Amino acid sequence: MPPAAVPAEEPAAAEEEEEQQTKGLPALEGLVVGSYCHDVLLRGGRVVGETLGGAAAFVSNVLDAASPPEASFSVVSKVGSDFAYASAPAPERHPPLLCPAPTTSFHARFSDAVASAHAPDRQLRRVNACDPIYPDDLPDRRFAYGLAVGVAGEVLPETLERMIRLCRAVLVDAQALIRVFDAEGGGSGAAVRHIALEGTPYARLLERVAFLKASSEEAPYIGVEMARRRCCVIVTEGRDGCRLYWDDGEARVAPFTAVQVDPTGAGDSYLAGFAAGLLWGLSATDAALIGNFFGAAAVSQIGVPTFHPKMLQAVKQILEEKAIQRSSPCINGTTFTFQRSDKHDELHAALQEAARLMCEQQQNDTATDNCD
Ligand SMILES: Nc1ncnc2c1ncn2[C@@H]1O[C@H](COP(=O)(O)OP(=O)(O)O)[C@@H](O)[C@H]1O
Ligand SMILES: O=P([O-])([O-])O[C@@H]1[C@@H](O)[C@H](O)[C@@H](O)[C@H](O)[C@@H]1O
Repeated sequence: MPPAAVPAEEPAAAEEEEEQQTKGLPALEGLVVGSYCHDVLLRGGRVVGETLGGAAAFVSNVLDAASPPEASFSVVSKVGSDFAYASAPAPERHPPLLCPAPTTSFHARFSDAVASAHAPDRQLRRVNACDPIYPDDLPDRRFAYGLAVGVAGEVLPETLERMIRLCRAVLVDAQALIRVFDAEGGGSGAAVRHIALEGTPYARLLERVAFLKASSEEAPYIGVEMARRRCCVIVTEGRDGCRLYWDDGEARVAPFTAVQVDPTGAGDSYLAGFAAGLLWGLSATDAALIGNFFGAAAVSQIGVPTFHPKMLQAVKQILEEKAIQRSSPCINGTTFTFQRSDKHDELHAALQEAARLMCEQQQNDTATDNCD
């Protein structure tokens, strides 16, 4: 009598969980959660621009432009019936949910003083706030990665918790977690203020987040030394590039030259470029170069930037050549490679050339416009 079939070794719970999580997982599908908004840019009390805004716009713009061909993503965003940019490329490709409340809107007042960590280059007021994004608003399926990128408090703690359950790796913009809005009289909207992350309901979720990005103005409110023990912390430093902090290491990543005309969306574009770098299989420190590149591109234009096809072609060619492997264990795995690779400097030099192309093209376009 043949020996009774010996049951296969029960995979350990963790391996089973791993197996479950990767079963049928779309190769590189992402989930972007955060709302589009209306931005009004003011300088010296005068309106100098009215544009589409919100991380959903800036993030989609970069992911659509720079992700590997096999990558895709869904956007969960909310607007009101007053939304004025439904036909803009990002909302057209990634339509928002329609709500009874008005579209979130911000007034950004720019100072001419040079920005610094504690004297930011703009003062923000939130004039309207659309509905929050609830856990049930999220698609009921699994994702390789998620970007929690609220700008007006719309990504609730319970929504972030559901993102963590749905996505293998979640990247968070600190502005989604630490902003509070002090409504004041006079109808000029609510001043945007920051509170310490530690005291918020988001703090307990940090150890299940892969990357937390904060600007140098936001960094004092997240407590880098505490946060880096729970996830990799990125601090963006405007024209000085960015720094990464993980449990036992840190790295400074050089910026790209840019002629700043509007800082709006730099952080959003940075985070999307960083995510795209991870999708291409780069280490976190190398992927931060892609973040710096698209952050620089964002400040070079007012509103959501358009990228010259030649520049994008150059960037994708660089990434094809330099990317280590597409099915990177990074974004699909549970561990990340943080250190810079031996190709880091070569990658920066190649991207700097593409950035020069972008600046040149911009100057040509400006000269042409001036001649029209
Ligand atoms: N003037 C600039 N020149 C070059 N790169 C810039 C400039 N401003 C921002 N960046 C890039 O964009 C990233 C995010 O910008 P930052 O201003 O730090 O974020 P936020 O918009 O969240 O305040 C920076 O890390 C940098 O790579
Ligand atoms: O500039 P940045 O920090 O990357 O992100 C910005 C938000 O801080 C701002 O509230 C919003 O109105 C802009 O459209 C943009 O999303």
